[in-house]
Amino acid sequence: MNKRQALVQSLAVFDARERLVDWNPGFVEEFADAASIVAQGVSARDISSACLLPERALDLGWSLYGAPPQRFEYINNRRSISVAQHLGVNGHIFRVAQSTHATPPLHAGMLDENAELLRSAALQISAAVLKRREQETLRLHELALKDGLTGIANRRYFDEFLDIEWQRCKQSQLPLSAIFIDIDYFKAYNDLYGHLNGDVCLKAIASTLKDHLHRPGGLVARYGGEEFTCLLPGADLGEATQKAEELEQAVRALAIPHEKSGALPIVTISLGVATVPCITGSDTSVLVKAADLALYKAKAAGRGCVRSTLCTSPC
Ligand SMILES: Nc1nc2c(ncn2[C@@H]2O[C@H](COP(=O)(O)OP(=O)(O)OP(=O)(O)O)[C@@H](O)[C@H]2O)c(=O)[nH]1
Repeated sequence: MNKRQALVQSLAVFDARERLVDWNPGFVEEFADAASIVAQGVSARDISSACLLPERALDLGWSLYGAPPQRFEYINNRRSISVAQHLGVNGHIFRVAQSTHATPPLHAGMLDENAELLRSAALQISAAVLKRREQETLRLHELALKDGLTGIANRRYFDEFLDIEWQRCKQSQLPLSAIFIDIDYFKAYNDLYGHLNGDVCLKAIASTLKDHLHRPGGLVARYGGEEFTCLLPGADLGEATQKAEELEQAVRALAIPHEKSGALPIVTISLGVATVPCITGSDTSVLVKAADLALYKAKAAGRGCVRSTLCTSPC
């Protein structure tokens, strides 16, 4: 144990609303009377009320009396404890308690040195706590936006992305294009080769689409089932149609056998492209509906092909 760890005997972090965010075993030990309620989100006031000893209630007194007090000392269980509280980023309050009895300062200079060490340890720990929580939030957010099977973005991500890009293209007066993609005769594929092979096929197509999108700011997502979608901010109808044709060829080049396909003896995709050349309104579903209709036309035209449409009415 290094000097800093030894100094910090009890550490707790409260958020700006004085709710417990993180704590160490020393904190649970120190507030043993309230140990059963120590949990994330519990207020300092509740912990304070659960304490039998008045000094402890005083210790968490900022929840009752406003701003955190300056460094102070109290005798608790015949131990002398020095408590320091610091305000950190986002209004977080770091409460650090140190037993002064166990390590009595030899002279005033040493007390100052300890105080500084204590403070920097608290800030370091609090920064680590915050970073860990931010990373966890980010990880959960990513998980919620990723398709579990293929690892590409899911429909929720696509919807969020569409909202953002719609606004961005509207402001910069850029066109916005979408490509809707559907695997042909995929039910027959599953029936013939089995659902697990169907999953392998979906993954192969997802990664091919992703690898071939090659467009800064573009997105490929799994829209649901055997449907995928691409969003191409800034692409006009010609560029988006060309990209759709490239994607169609790339999937064809995989040459995944499909003996029951009504198009070719390999897996093919149908693609519908739609472009809003100049966004004026706020209804993003216009683009989705138009791309879906173009996809329907590609299916009707025999599958394994691209159909495109320009959204001309104001949207
Ligand atoms: N293996 C597998 N199959 C899926 C998954 N999600 C959807 N499917 C299958 O995709 C098939 C889609 O079938 P349909 O909507 O009838 O379309 P299709 O057979 O591709 O026919 P067309 O689109 O008209 O060419 C269904 O059999 C679904 O079970 C999945 O995650 N894994």
